[in-house]
Amino acid sequence: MGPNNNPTTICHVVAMPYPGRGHINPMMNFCKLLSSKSDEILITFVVTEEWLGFLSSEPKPPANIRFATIPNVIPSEIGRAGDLSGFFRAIMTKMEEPFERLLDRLELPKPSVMIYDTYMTWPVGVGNRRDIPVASFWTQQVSVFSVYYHFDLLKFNGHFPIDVSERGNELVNYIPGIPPTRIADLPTVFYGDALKLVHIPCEAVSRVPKAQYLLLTSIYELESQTIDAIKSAIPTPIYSIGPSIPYFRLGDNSSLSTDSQNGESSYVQWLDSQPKSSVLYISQGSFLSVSRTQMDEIIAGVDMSGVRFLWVTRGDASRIKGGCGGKDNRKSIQEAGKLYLVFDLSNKGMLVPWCDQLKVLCHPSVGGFWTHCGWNSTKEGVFAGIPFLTYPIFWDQVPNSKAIVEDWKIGRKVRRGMGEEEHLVTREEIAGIVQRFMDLESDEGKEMRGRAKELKEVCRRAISKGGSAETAIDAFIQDISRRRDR
Ligand SMILES: O=c1ccn([C@@H]2O[C@H](COP(=O)(O)OP(=O)(O)O[C@H]3O[C@H](CO)[C@@H](O)[C@H](O)[C@H]3O)[C@@H](O)[C@H]2O)c(=O)[nH]1
Repeated sequence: MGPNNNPTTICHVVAMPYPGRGHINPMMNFCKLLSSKSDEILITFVVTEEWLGFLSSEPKPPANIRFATIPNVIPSEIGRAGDLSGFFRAIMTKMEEPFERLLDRLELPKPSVMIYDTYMTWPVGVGNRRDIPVASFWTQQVSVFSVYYHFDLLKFNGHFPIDVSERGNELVNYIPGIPPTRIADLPTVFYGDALKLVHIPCEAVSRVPKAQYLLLTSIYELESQTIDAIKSAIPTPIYSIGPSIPYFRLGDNSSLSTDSQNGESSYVQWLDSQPKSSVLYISQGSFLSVSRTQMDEIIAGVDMSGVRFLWVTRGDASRIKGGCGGKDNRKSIQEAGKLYLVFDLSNKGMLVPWCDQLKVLCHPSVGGFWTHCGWNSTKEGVFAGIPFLTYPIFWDQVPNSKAIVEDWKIGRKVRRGMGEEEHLVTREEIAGIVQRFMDLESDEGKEMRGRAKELKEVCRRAISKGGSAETAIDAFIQDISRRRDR
């Protein structure tokens, strides 16, 4: 199925993601779903030159998705966590102009719609000036959107600004569609160190009514009350497009590459040799880190627990290897054009710099997911039907952890939360939590695993033919095509 180059029939979608892994991935997944629906859809996916380099090691998208780049006008992805405020400022002030020049250069047909990440806001103005409809693409939990959208209610009820260490347990019970929530379980921008960033999400969602469409990367059945409340509050057409994770390529081995000798799938081979549901998969996300002292406790605690693990280390491989002892059976592998090391620690654990996360989570040997609770990781774990150990670091990860543990009851917290409960989690505590969590025989564990399987089914139904996500995606395509034909 190739792109149809007849300008009169093509629906040309321009996608402008926020330049971060947790944002680019869901937008690309959505574009792949769109492109699979019709060869009349042509997608131009815009990234910085740096991001084009990162994406070049991934499986090539289908022919009707093409990349276009703007220069590296923002700080590098490497080290961006060091100055999030500066990074965001650059996105808001430096990207619009090269994006417009890119639009001027694009060959016909004129875009039928621009899909932009809600956090960026300026594409709304670009679309309005050029008479191109825009679709705002929200990459986080819808409840989180709703809290930002109703920021004024927090102020009105005396819950902003607030000292979370004193009043973190007070309940917010007035946000439409959201169950009563402790202040300390709100996104971290409402208190503490991240307070200076609160204007970013609140301004971003306040602009959404100016867009022609709102796309929610959530499963309707998981957040139905909140989604219905948002639909009542905002007149813009809203589509719950499902998890936007790469479920459509499971079973396709291309993503793991074929070169197992060079190690790209050596972690899958290692998983193949482990007992069913015995491995804890540990990943703290794509760019944030925990403190050094806490990391040392986590490493020692996981080691003391005796539980098998597959650990995405990013930069921490040598420290984790030192902390986890074990015979170092080291293999060098080639990944993304760089040389990495994979450590197989006496068959008890494996450290990898990066992996195909969804494939790992769905592997039968994996029995639990230690996560920082990024929204994509959360949805991938739900899709895989496994329980979570939550270790949120900041922003929406805290309410995601709350949803996992309290609302869906498919996980346990390692890190209790913000405010007065914040403390170093010791190695002994971690060892105990990990052992209990991975005990397949406990009644508590069985209940949690049973519920995780139920949610997996909810998720699978939503993305199957006639399910809520599939129906919403079809409706979006129809709506953008109708508008184009007018
Ligand atoms: O070894 C790995 C580790 C991660 N991933 C992928 O990387 C993405 C990570 O996304 P996410 O879990 O959302 O984490 P972050 O990259 O930290 O996401 C940022 O963006 C998210 C969406 O806005 C927010 O929910 C998070 O708080 C924010 O940190 C997911 O698709 C993972 O499958 C891999 O493929 N391999």
